[in-house]
Amino acid sequence: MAEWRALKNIDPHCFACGQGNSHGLHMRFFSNGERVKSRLVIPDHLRGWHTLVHGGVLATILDEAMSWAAIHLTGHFILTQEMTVRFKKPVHIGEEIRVQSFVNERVSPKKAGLKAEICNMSGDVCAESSGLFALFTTEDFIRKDLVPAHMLEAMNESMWRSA
Ligand SMILES: CCCCC/C=C\C/C=C\C/C=C\C/C=C\CCCC(=O)SCCNC(=O)CCNC(=O)[C@H](O)C(C)(C)COP(=O)(O)OP(=O)(O)OC[C@H]1O[C@@H](n2cnc3c(N)ncnc32)[C@H](O)[C@@H]1OP(=O)(O)O
Repeated sequence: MAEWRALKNIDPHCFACGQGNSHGLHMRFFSNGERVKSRLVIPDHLRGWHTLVHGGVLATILDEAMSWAAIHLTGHFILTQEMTVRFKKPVHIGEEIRVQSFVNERVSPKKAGLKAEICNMSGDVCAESSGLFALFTTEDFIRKDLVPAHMLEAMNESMWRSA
């Protein structure tokens, strides 16, 4: 299996992966060409019940991991179309967790099915997700007018490569 390489990120503002977002999760991603992974500790301000991490935060982490896998492993820009999450075990604030994601199924030229799971340091699966992702060419994504073309071009130059 290929070695894990850090993936480049050109957007400092994203709530999940932006390294400059002071309220965010600061996720960094690595790929071995088949899977994408990250690890993190959830900051204190994102708690739900007492020391429990909020389920919506875990859903964000799973969405982000599937999104990076969809982008990096298919070479397309993406939008999350739908996702389901199963919360299996509690995750606590301050506990290190690991997330991995992969392309489960190429549904059609413009759609892919992704999966992700969050594990605790004992290796227990705490949450898992499946998602359907719309895949866009650069030209089609520019036409959607959601992200400035210069950001997409910068991403095209760096995102598919390692940091
Ligand atoms: C994502 C890249 C961001 C790049 C930013 C740059 C730098 C940042 C750096 C790093 C970032 C790294 C990772 C990004 C991380 C996370 C991303 C988070 C992902 C999200 O959290 S994302 C927010 C939530 N999610 C949405 O906000 C989706 C809203 N929902 C829709 O937008 C639709 O539901 C859709 C498209 C999903 C399914 O749409 P559908 O299949 O039901 O089709 P529908 O009939 O509705 O199509 C309508 C028109 O879109 C055209 N169209 C559809 N699919 C197409 C395709 N694949 N290629 C070309 N054209 C397509 C049709 O042709 C038609 O066009 P027309 O109107 O002209 O006929």
